[in-house]
Amino acid sequence: MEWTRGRRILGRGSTATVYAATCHNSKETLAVKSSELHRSEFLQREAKILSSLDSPYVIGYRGTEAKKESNGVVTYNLLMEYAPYGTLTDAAAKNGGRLEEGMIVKYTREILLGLEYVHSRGVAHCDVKGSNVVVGEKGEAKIVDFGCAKRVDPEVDSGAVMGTPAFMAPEVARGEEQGRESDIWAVGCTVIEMATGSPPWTETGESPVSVLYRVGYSGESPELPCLLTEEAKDFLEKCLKREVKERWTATQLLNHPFLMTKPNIEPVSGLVTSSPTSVTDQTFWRSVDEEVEEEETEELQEDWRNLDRLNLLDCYSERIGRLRCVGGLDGSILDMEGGGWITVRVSCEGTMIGGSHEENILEGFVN
Ligand SMILES: Nc1ncnc2c1ncn2[C@@H]1O[C@H](COP(=O)(O)OP(=O)(O)OP(=O)(O)O)[C@@H](O)[C@H]1O
Repeated sequence: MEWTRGRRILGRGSTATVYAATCHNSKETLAVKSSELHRSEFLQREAKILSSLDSPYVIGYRGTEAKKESNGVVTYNLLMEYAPYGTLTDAAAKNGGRLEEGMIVKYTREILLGLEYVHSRGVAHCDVKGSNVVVGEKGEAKIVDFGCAKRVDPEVDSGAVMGTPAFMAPEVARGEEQGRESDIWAVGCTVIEMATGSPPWTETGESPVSVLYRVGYSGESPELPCLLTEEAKDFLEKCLKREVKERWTATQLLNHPFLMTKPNIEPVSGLVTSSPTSVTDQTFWRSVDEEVEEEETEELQEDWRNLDRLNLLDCYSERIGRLRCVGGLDGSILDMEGGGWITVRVSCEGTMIGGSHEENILEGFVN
């Protein structure tokens, strides 16, 4: 497929940057997640899993391509359906920090429909959270970022655990196991994020390591938002069972009264967005052009500089590796978020392969 990467950056993660792009033939707006080829291990894994999935509640796969950029760098690119309305984290922020319960019901139902499908295909997502759920053209929630996803097969399971501490289930925080049930715990945490604007455990400003310890060993479950109805709280209790076997499945939760009784709100017209709905939305693109023209070169250069700087971070891997012992997470990939903590990923060999906000990493991890 012939395509051109646009100027607009839709999001940046620890190992890749997501841009808007245009397909030459169809003129469809796409999202392209790009990373340097030699750092694209996670992106290639993500592409493989995403290419095997097909659901209205999972972002659509459009192909992959290695490309030599004008600066000579070879990138690996995952092309996806473009979701124009941002993430659920953005939606809560735009709505004054929290979503109304009707919207929470709608998005939660769609996330669970996506997960029910993903789980039925033998895959666990392993990093469900508001910033990994985008809002599609019709206002529907779509799960993105399968960079931590894995096939749920005890025979080949490496035992490595991945994800974002504030959304991790107790068994994940203890480094014991990670599967479909751990995604359900993360759905509960995502509901709390939609209802309060913050993930659970983060209100006290604890460090990710102490959050991991608390989740794994304290016996506590996250505090339930007091503004939610009793039905919503009951639903959350079913997601946030500390015992893996007691946690409800996606299919069971889809039949919970919390998701059964509320009207099916169609939010598209109510959504505030600055994103284009198609490449023909010239007004949007003109305004973006004006904004980004000066920023573009600087931004792209900074992108590559960031990638280069990641090399410097290798020297901290040993110290970060020690954290894995503290959290009881041998061979883990940690994606730290909340309270100024940004993403860190450590390969199974203990080599740090990515981090999006180096200062925070150094500040937070290195004493
Ligand atoms: N298909 C898409 N359409 C629109 N925006 C997208 C799409 N995919 C991703 N994004 C945006 O880009 C951001 C980063 O994407 P993604 O989470 O896949 O990257 P990542 O490198 O894996 O991030 P992280 O390191 O946080 O896991 C998302 O939070 C979202 O804002």
